[in-house]
Amino acid sequence: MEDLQANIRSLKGVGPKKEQRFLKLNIETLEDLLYHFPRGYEDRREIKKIREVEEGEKTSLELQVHPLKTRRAFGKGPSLLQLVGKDDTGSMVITFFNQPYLSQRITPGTKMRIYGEVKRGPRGLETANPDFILLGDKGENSWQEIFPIYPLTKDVSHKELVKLIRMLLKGIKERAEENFENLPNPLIEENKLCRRRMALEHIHFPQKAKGLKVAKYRLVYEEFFFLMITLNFKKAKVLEQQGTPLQGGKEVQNYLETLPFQATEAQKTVIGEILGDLKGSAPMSRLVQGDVGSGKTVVAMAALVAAAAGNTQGAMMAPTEILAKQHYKTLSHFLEPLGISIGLLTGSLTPKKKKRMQEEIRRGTIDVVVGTHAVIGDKVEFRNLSLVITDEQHRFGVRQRKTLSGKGKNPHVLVMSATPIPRTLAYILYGDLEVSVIDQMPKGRKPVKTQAAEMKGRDRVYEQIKEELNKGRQAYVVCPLIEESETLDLNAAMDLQEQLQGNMLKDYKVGLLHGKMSYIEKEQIMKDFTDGKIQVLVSTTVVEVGVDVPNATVMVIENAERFGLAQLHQLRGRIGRGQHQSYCYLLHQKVKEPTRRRLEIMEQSHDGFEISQKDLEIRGPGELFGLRQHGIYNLKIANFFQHQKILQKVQQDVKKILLEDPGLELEKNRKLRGIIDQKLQRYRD
Ligand SMILES: Nc1ncnc2c1ncn2[C@@H]1O[C@H](COP(=O)(O)OP(=O)(O)OP(=O)(O)O)[C@@H](O)[C@H]1O
Repeated sequence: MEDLQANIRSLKGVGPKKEQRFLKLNIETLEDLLYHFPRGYEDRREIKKIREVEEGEKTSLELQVHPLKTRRAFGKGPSLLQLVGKDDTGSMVITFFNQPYLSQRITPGTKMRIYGEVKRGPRGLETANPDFILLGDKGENSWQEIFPIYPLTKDVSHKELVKLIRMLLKGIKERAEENFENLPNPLIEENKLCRRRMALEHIHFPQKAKGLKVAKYRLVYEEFFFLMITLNFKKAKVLEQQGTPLQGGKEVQNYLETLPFQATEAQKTVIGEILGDLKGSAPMSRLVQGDVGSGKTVVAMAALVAAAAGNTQGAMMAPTEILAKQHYKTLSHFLEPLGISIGLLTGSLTPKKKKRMQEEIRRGTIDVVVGTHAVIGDKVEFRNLSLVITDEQHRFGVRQRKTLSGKGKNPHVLVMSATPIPRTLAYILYGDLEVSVIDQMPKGRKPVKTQAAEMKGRDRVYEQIKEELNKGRQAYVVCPLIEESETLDLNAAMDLQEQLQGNMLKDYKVGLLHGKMSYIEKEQIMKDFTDGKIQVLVSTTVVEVGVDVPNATVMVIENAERFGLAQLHQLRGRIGRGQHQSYCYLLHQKVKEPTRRRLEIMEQSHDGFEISQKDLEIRGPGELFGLRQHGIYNLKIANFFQHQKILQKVQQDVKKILLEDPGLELEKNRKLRGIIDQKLQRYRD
């Protein structure tokens, strides 16, 4: 087993240079190479006659070679070997570029099987550089009827990849099957899975469609299995730890009564789930999912109240300073009257203030710290941290989260996510967390009226915005990230602001907010916007416009076609937060399906869960969970959406194993444990 973790340099013919090229395909170890699966297959089984071939078609043909010639085309151009191939229905020209040595092998009278794209040229049908074998030759067996198509880079050729995979598989064939198998035997039998070796052989070099299907099934199962068991094993480990049990039900009840509104049933349920976790001896690991504006902060605050009630400290991390400051304000407003002291710790504090804050955290005079990354800085020591709240939507790395957790004695962890995903999927993707869902909006919210409009209707859109501005409302204009370049991004935003201020919106104050501003500048702009001194805020998405300005009722998203649905929904959530009707305009270039469909979904739906479900159907989870597609989540063959049935079975199987042996300590699970440890180590999760 272990040697599959060896670097691919252990293969004959792979040196440092090749290693670098393979790294670009994320192939580092022998196992990576074996699991570099074809992204599709060409069916080359049917052998056509020349007369049956259609122009532009890729097909297999069996031909006999007639006189040929080698020549150099156009002076120094590539060498050409041209020959005429015939069958009993006609003839065609076959050209090989830059392979003059082939004239030694392909001689008149040779019979060959080719596969290539057939076109019509001046001399009739022709094909260039087809794949071929010589019939009657010893290479005849290497013909692949179902031909794999691999993801490649320009530095790694199909031929090279196939050669290495073949070599590796050959080595494996010589080993005892049980040694190579990585799934527990009972699972293989119960699920009628084929063996790992066979699966890998067939996925790369399928002989028959059926074999391929069986191989795929096994590999999908295997991939899900290791993902699920690793995540669930991690969760089981957490449950073994000793946390800080917190009571606080009474205090939380009291807090809910001080709110100026009635908590929704959904909020109450989730708070109940959290309190249940906090009471336990094991630390909580819970994800709270809620649509934009569903009132997650209210829920987070309840947990903080419980932490303070137990005479311990809580920490809440936000991805940006603006958001940290906003949370700080909200928390101070609601919690200080209850005698809970709140501190703000961000990178932009003066060294003196920072030091003072750190001192207070250390002494424990601060109950709840809100901040950015600064909260996990080396110098921050807590007196007795029992609860950490982070924001999954902005993806603090797992490791950062860990660092913060390391600051207390196994503190409870609450992760807030505003990217709603279907519940079943959330259970899977966050297999290491319990999942709560706030599936109800506070009363009285009016859905944002959303309209997609092509660029040519842009002026009309801005006219409508003026109407709202004239009523005293405010607006956001969002411009998209360009090719992930912050500088270009910034230029586009600046141009847009100038253009709007200079022309269409010249009678209004148009402000600009972008990622390269200093915190002080950003804060000033946000304050001016909140105070109504700025009426229209042009912003890039680099800046998380996570601000609650209920008077802002209009949003224009420029080039909306470049955003994912989940992101559009997030952005739109910035409006519709007050009592007035809000409007969102999605300006876009001319678009085709499926983008058109995506924009339509935004017009029709206001439910984040429904939107993400649709996004999933249209684009697949890869896009939706972009950032989750790394390390252990990087699925190569399994698809959460397509293979839900297999996934459900895997979940059952994993549960059964861990129920019997939560720590995977039994002898029969030893090998499994080894593989999981290896995975956890490799992805440092
Ligand atoms: N039960 C409720 N009834 C009425 N208003 C509520 C309720 N819960 C929260 N709110 C208010 O709704 C607004 C949005 O709440 P909050 O900021 O907690 O939402 P959120 O889920 O964090 O949203 P987002 O992801 O958009 O930031 C706040 O102004 C909050 O005071």
